[in-house]
Amino acid sequence: MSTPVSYFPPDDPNARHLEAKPEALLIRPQETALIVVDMQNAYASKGGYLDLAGFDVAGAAAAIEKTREACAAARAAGVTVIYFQNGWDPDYVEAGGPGSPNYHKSNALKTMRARPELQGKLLAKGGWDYELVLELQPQAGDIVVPKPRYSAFYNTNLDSLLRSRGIRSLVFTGVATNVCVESTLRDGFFLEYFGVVLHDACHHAGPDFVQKASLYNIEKFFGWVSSVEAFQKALKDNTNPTLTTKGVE
Ligand SMILES: NC(=O)N/C=C\C(=O)O
Repeated sequence: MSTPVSYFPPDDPNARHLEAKPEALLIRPQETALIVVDMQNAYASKGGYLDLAGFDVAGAAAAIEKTREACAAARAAGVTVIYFQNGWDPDYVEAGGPGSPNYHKSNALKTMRARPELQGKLLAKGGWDYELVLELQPQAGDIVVPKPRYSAFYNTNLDSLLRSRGIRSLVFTGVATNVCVESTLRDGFFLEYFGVVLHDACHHAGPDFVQKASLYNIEKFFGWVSSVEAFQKALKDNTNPTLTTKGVE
């Protein structure tokens, strides 16, 4: 077995061995957050923003189911579950006007400008599009972080929520791999968080190659790529293989 990456002494009995690419890493459940990125009707339901803007959301159903499994494993192991919820006030003040690049690049805002009958419906707080999907409702102890831009580290309290809990490892699921998942994982990297994406619990926005490209970027430059099965196994298996392979009891 190759030596896993670890930011703490690898013989820590609380360490869990998470199989990942390009190498395994050790996580400590109390210092790990499972991040559920923007699992809202906007991104994961037919008739939501991404669908209306012409993106294929068919793969979101599988990501919802896998995320549900990952959440259950996380809660059982004492891993903090954090939901991101993307959007703005119903008047879109938080979205920014023509002076903001977001005004020009957000496909939700562009779709509403092209189809004025949708104005006030997409990603607006209080509306169906903004709501988290029914299958992934936060439970007691979970945290919800509303965010106004792709990266959840901008104009939110995410960093202080994480630092105050001593969280160092961020495990990502959700939509879209190549936009909000990757943006947040990248910013987390710059803030010294260890970012892991569970590839089978994520769905992308755009052609299939963007999922591959995003996972390649993450694996090669910014973090690690793992699966829900590996995450479940890591949390269930409370023997630290670093100890057992060295023969330490
Ligand atoms: N949640 C996301 O990855 N969002 C992607 C696009 C958008 O919000 O316009």
